[in-house]
Amino acid sequence: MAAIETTGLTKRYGQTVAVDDLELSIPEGSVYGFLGPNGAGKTTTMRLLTSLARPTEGSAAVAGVSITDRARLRPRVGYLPETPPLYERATGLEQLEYVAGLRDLHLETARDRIHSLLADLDLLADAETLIDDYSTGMRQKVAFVQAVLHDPDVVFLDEPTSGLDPRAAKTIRERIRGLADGGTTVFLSTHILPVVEAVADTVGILSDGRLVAEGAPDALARRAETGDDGTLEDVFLELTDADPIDSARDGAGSETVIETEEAARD
Ligand SMILES: Nc1ncnc2c1ncn2[C@@H]1O[C@H](COP(=O)(O)OP(=O)(O)OP(=O)(O)O)[C@@H](O)[C@H]1O
Repeated sequence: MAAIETTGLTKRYGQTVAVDDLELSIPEGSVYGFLGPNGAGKTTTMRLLTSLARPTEGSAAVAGVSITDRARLRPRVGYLPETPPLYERATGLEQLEYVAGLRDLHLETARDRIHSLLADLDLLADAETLIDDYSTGMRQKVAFVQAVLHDPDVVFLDEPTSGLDPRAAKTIRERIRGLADGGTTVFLSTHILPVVEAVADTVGILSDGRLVAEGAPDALARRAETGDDGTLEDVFLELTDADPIDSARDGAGSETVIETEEAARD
């Protein structure tokens, strides 16, 4: 069973088509890197898949649960939004125990898990410091723990390493890989292409709400017009800046790159 399956998923805001007929099938235990320029529809997609927004058309299931069934979906998914909600006047530990309570987790079990996640992320020594006094990286780490505290089947991460120094970013990258190796499916939206290259099994490129390419990072990079030494950045710029349909036509070659139906049809 796919961890994330969408069929014709579409979200319109007035005249704006934020997500346009999206078809995804993402296997369990994989990391899916979701790339796209500003305004491409990445956040909207994640809000749809976590049932924070309702689709205009189409359907989707996450961990086998329809996104229309919010009560059943909620315990199965975790979401780290780009600006995570944190209480400045709580300590990291208080914040996480509060979230554990909201999720109806058994307190003793939750405490053990919080302890081990904070230790993993090198944050244990600061667990009792006020979030107000945390650096950007420390906040991001607490928010990351918050998103995975209940051991979700699928976790959605929006720019989890933005604003982090290289060491903190590396720690988060390792945790992302660790989650997937433990069977959790990670849906990772970021502008930082090396992060995707390092951790994603599959990359999807979104442009104007449409999935314009999908494949393994190295296969996508090989498809760049620059030839064999192309990078993910080359293909990203081609597909999102230039007409994606022209790029799809010119860039044929890699057997593992699946062009989306629209791109292939045109
Ligand atoms: N609540 C809303 N009301 C109206 N328009 C919206 C709303 N949310 C998103 N949009 C529009 O939908 C489109 C996609 O936005 P979205 O935030 O999903 O893009 P994004 O890829 O996450 O961008 P970024 O990388 O800048 O975060 C944009 O044109 C945006 O203005």
